[in-house]
Amino acid sequence: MTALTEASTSRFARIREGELELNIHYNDCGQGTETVVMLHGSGPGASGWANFNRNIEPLVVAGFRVILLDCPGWSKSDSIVCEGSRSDLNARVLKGLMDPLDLDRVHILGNSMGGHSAVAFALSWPERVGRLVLMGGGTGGASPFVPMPTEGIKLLQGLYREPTIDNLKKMMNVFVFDPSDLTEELFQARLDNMLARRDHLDNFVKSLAINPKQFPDFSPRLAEIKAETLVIWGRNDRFVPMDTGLRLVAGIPNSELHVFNNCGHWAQWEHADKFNRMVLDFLSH
Ligand SMILES: O=C(O)CCC(=O)/C=C/C=C(\O)C(=O)O
Repeated sequence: MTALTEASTSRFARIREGELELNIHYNDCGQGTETVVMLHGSGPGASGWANFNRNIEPLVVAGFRVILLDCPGWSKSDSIVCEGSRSDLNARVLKGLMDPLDLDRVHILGNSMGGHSAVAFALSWPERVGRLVLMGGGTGGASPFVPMPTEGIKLLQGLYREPTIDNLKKMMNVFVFDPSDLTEELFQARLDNMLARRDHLDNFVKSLAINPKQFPDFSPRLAEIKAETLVIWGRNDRFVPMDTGLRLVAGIPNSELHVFNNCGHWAQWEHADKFNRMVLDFLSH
């Protein structure tokens, strides 16, 4: 297999969905009759490649096509002020990408905001979903146990307002259970991503001012989801609390939950090997 790099897999598409028209960046990796779309989280400087670089190759080697969609407002995709549900906006963009790529049905793996967006997609276009993997996300809404906004979300919003290296390090140290694996190279790459698109940072702050609840609570509609769903959470998640995972399995009829101990909001990164094996097993059975 030729090495997968961000540059060699980088693509753009013009998305048209109703009145929505956007230039969207994605990475297209591998070939296969089944496709897994990976949707990243909402932190400043996030992208499909930044969130999932430890998870692409095992799926490609197993014969899946993997598409990393950069949501509007992140990375090389167009910027946007989102006044309504960002989960539904991202879902519409995914639908808008699937049509020109001739993808009838995809599995969706979503991290945090990406999980919220995967659920929004499954509610709007159920016939176009294979299986769902929801990690550290799937629905907004209040936690009965943890004060909200959580510590992590407060740091994330602070970083959007003041994008400094100190604020970035404070946020990233809370992403993971064990920050000793976070390198200066990783901080610098994330800082570069963030500062390359100040329009994204400004638009996120404007969106929050217009609508502080960017991710609606889908709890009352979860029973509509027929797709088989694997929910994965870190017990030590300080961004989206673990009880959200319990709400998801309580609501989605055909679902199961795996909780990693000693794991923060980035299970796909902190426990990459086991995470990859679980996802492959779930998508292949
Ligand atoms: O506010 C929410 O419910 C979602 C928060 C979210 O998406 C945070 C994600 C952070 C990352 O995974 C990232 O930026 O890499």
